[in-house]
Amino acid sequence: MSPGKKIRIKRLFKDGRALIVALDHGRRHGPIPGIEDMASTLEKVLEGRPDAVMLTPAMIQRYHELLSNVFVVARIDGTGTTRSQDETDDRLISSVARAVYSGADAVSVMIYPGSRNESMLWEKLARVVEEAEPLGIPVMAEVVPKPPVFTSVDAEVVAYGARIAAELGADIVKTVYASDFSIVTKKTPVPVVVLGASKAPLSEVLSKVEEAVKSGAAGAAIGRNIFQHESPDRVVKALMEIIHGGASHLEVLKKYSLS
Ligand SMILES: O=C(CO)COP(=O)(O)O
Repeated sequence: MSPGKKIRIKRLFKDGRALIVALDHGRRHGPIPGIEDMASTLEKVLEGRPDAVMLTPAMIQRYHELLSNVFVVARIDGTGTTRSQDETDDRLISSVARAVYSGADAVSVMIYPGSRNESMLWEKLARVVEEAEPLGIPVMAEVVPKPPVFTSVDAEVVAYGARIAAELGADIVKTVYASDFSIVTKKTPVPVVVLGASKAPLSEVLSKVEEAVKSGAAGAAIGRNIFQHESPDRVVKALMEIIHGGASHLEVLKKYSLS
């Protein structure tokens, strides 16, 4: 691995773990609640001092003045939207070089194993890995198994996709949580972070992250359950204590008066 990648991965996973706040939803969902005004959302999220945020390159450029003290992941695909005919047809919206020009410290692309577009998506990952290598930029693969092949998801299915992503050169895998998650972390030779989901009771989200970390996950990438909460900064602080301090979800719910 290049020194650049090594340095950047260590900056993200300082103690081996990280919380990435995902704020890239606009490119797929449009202006959903919580991200209508990105500057104020970013300010609230950053008050909690997360390890990283994730945005599209164009949004990094627009809001760069707020981003000098946080690791920035660029989401560099996004042609598959929630209203497009096939959201798994998710192609690049930026080169790695343009993401770096914008201020990115790492890049991320989506993979939907089992979908009709699977081959195109794996090729996208391989090409991004190739472009990122000489720039020393880590690549995160977001692996979300989908029909028609995967109509349900368990740890073996998640491990299948996560392992292929690592074999193709992903430096970090972001994927869905499944029970027995240690099956995924043991079979994937790179850090694995769990992704969030649509808004759910906070105790469920925090307990999922607690379980994932206990099963060897290197942290989490959470969006809506942070920025759609009335106090994003307190949710970030609670997640940081679970991820870095080994706190339980019950402890942090009480400590930060969260519900
Ligand atoms: O990483 C994510 C989107 O890029 C996760 O976001 P959610 O937590 O809102 O599902």
